[in-house]
Amino acid sequence: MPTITTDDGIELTYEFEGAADAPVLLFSNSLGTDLGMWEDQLEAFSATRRILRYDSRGHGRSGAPKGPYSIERLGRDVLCLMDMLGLEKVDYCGLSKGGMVGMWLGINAGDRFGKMVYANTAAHMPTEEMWHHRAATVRANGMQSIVAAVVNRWFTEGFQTREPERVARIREMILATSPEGYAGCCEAIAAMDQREAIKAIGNPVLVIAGAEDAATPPDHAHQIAEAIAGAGLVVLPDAAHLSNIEQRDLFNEAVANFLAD
Ligand SMILES: O=C(O)CC1=CCC(=O)O1
Repeated sequence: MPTITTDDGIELTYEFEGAADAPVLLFSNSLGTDLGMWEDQLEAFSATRRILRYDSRGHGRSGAPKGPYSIERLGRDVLCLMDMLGLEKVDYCGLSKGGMVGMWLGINAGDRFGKMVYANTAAHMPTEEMWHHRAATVRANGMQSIVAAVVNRWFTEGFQTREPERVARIREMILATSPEGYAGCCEAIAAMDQREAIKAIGNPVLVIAGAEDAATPPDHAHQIAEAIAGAGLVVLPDAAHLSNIEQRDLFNEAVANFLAD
C-alpha cells in the first residue's frame, strides 16, 4: 500500500480509490482499527466519490512512534496526507477517534474541508484516569488483554450473533494494532477537551450516533450537534459503537443524504 511521510517523519499508509475525477471523501478510523473498517462505505460511495482512507498514526500499517500522541498531532497527520497528495479541500467522515480528529480539523483548518461527518464520537471523553489505565494495560499486557471488552462495547449482542465473521475481522484488527500506537492514542483522548472550541466550527456538519453505543452514548452526539451551528443529528437504531458496520445501510444513507444536500 502507498505511504506518505509526515512532517515529523512518520509513515502513514493510505488507499486512494473510487471515481477518478469525483470530489474526495476522506475517512478517518477509530481507535484500534485500520482503514479496513470502511469497507462498507468504500462499496457504497466509490462510484460517485474518490475515496481516501488511511491508517491513523499508531494503527494498521502506519508508523507507531512512542506515545503520548495528541489530537492536534493526529489532525496534523491528516493535513500532511492532504498536502502530500495535493488535495486542497475534501469532505470528511471520521468515527470515534476519527471524529475527534475531525473536530480538531474543523476548528483549526476548517477551510481545507467541505462537509464533515462526526460519527459515534465525543468532544470530551472522561475519565483521564480510565484512559491512562487502558494505555498502561496494553503496554504491559498487549491488545489481547482488552480485546473482549472492546468488542462488546463496539457491537450489540444481536449483531455479534448474526454476523460473527464481520465481528471476527474487527477483532483481528484490534489484535493487530500496535500496543504503543493504541496507548499513544488513549493518551491523546485523555487530554482532549474540545467542548468549547467546537462552537467555532463553520463547516456543514452531520453528527451520527448509535442508540446502543455504550462507548460514546447519544448524549455526546447531542452535545456536539447543539454546539455547532446548523449541525444535523441522526441516531441510528440497533447500533452500538461501530455504527458504520452494524447499521451500514442506514449509516450510508445518512451520509449520502447529507453530502447530496
Ligand atoms: O474503544 C473504545 O472504548 C471507544 C473508542 C474511543 C475512541 C475510539 O476511537 O473508540
